[in-house]
Amino acid sequence: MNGIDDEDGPVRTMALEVSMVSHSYGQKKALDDVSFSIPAGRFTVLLGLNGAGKTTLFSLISHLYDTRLGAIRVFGQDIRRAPGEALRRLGIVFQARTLDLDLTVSQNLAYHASLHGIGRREAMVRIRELLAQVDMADRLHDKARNLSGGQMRRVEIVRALLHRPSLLLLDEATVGLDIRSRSDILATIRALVAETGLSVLWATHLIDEVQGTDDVVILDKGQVLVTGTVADVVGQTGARDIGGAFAGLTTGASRSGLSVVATSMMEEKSGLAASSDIDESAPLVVASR
Ligand SMILES: Nc1ncnc2c1ncn2[C@@H]1O[C@H](COP(=O)(O)OP(=O)(O)OP(=O)(O)O)[C@@H](O)[C@H]1O
Repeated sequence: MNGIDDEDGPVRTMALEVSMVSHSYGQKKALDDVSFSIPAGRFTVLLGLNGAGKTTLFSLISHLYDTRLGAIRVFGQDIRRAPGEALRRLGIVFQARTLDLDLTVSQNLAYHASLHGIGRREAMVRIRELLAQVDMADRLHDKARNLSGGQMRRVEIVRALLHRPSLLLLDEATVGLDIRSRSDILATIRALVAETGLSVLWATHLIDEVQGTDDVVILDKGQVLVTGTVADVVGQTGARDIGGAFAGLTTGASRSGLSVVATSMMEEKSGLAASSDIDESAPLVVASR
């Protein structure tokens, strides 16, 4: 059963359960006994510095790699035992750009829809509807190569949503985008969570992409250091804010972690940063290793 008992009694549906997962590339251990769950309908940030293991974890969740140690369930469906059922519930936006630049937006999306067995007419209805939601309705017949980086990302998000998944994974979705495009894409995804009940796992190393109402999983060198709401993580670490908590928790905090915070602060100073909007008072439960 894909739920856990809440403090208040009712069972919460789990969108994703990662249980004692490890993964190595030869001798290199990329994930070491990773366990966490994300509740349905929540925006959860997977926060980790470069090399933490975020992409490896996404590759296992999306069944690109086989999970040899541990188990992964998407809405209760084991990715190994029932990959078809699990993958039907899952949409994914990878870090690397994956549109065919020589095809139009419509062709890129229709091709993906057909891979999911969605009929041509139904596919065009969904494509138009989703493109409108991400403010791209007028780019249907444009070649992908003529889009900006942010617009390409929007099309990739539409593509990931075409088969109507319940859980969306995004791996460093704002990398390489300007501040405006970053905050627009974040706002689009947050609106989907609020309006449609979509569950989201958002991987990033950028602390200013975390909001006070989010759940957070901090991954460092292949290990989960802490999970919970922003308030829980801040409270548990005794830090001033989530940036301080992240810097304090991650190895090499005096250099790498603080540089993340410093970058945020610099962007804020120059008036370029997206609002971090941290509300540290939100009451929630924390689970740490
Ligand atoms: N194909 C591979 N072969 C060997 N080692 C790898 C491979 N892919 C990743 N690694 C190593 O596994 C660890 C985790 O990498 P991973 O790409 O999952 O981290 P990440 O958090 O996604 O980092 P980034 O934010 O830089 O993409 C790193 O030490 C990396 O060097």
